[in-house]
Amino acid sequence: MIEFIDVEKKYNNGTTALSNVNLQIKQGEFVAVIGLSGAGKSTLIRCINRIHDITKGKIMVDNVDVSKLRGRHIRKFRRRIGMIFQSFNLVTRTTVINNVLVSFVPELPMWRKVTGIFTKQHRTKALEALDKVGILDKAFVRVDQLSGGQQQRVALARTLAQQPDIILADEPIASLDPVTSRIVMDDFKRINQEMNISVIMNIHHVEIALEYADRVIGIRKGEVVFDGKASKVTQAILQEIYGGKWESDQATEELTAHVQ
Ligand SMILES: Nc1ncnc2c1ncn2[C@@H]1O[C@H](COP(=O)(O)OP(=O)(O)OP(=O)(O)O)[C@@H](O)[C@H]1O
Repeated sequence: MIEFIDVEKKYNNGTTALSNVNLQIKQGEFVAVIGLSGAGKSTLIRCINRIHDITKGKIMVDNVDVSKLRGRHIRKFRRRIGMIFQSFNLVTRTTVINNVLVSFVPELPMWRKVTGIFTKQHRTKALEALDKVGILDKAFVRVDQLSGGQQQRVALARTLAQQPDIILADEPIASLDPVTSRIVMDDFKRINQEMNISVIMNIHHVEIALEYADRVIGIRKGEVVFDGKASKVTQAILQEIYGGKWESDQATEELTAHVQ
């Protein structure tokens, strides 16, 4: 369970990115975080694994106060939380399997990770993770020979190999075409359902968020303005989350088919 209790995040330059955030996310939920650019979505998910420190309130993960973790306890805590980025964050000049194997040695510098010596057990686990996202056949291909969608699936496999309880995904499909986006979202959904891993995802594609997530959190100017089932999101709610910009959004027509 992830809990936000009266959370505020103010950056050093004075920007308040989050205020009065109160949330409870149970193990195994698939949550989409939506809102305008600059609303605070990335900040929200990055506070969970302490990429950013909050300035007021508390974030608890399974009853552990995240702000109080120090040194090796933070590193151990982060092992339980996978992170997926828009830009995949892979070492492209080496093979897919090497990129997955790095998850077993989080404490080593990157150059040691990609040239590292791994046990047979590590290799088996890495191959299993690749199998889970349907790209086992690419294990020995160099990453720079893969499409964007395949690269994102490698990133997902690397995260899975780390056996996380939670996956934080920051715009994971932002640079993918619509067809590939759905393939990657299917992977997230399957992993969420079959492995009971919580998925908290920032996403700009509202129609995909509504289709895949069980729960939607709408953020506006750092505050949660909607928190409920994806099936309960209406045009009026989207208007509240996105404000006047929503009506002018070109996606509106496409969305009408998906929301009540
Ligand atoms: N490191 C930082 N230092 C100062 N201000 C920041 C920092 N990171 C983000 N902000 C500010 O905090 C606010 C929230 O930013 P955040 O990146 O969380 O929004 P977002 O909803 O994820 O936006 P996007 O969809 O464009 O990624 C914005 O006003 C942003 O300019």
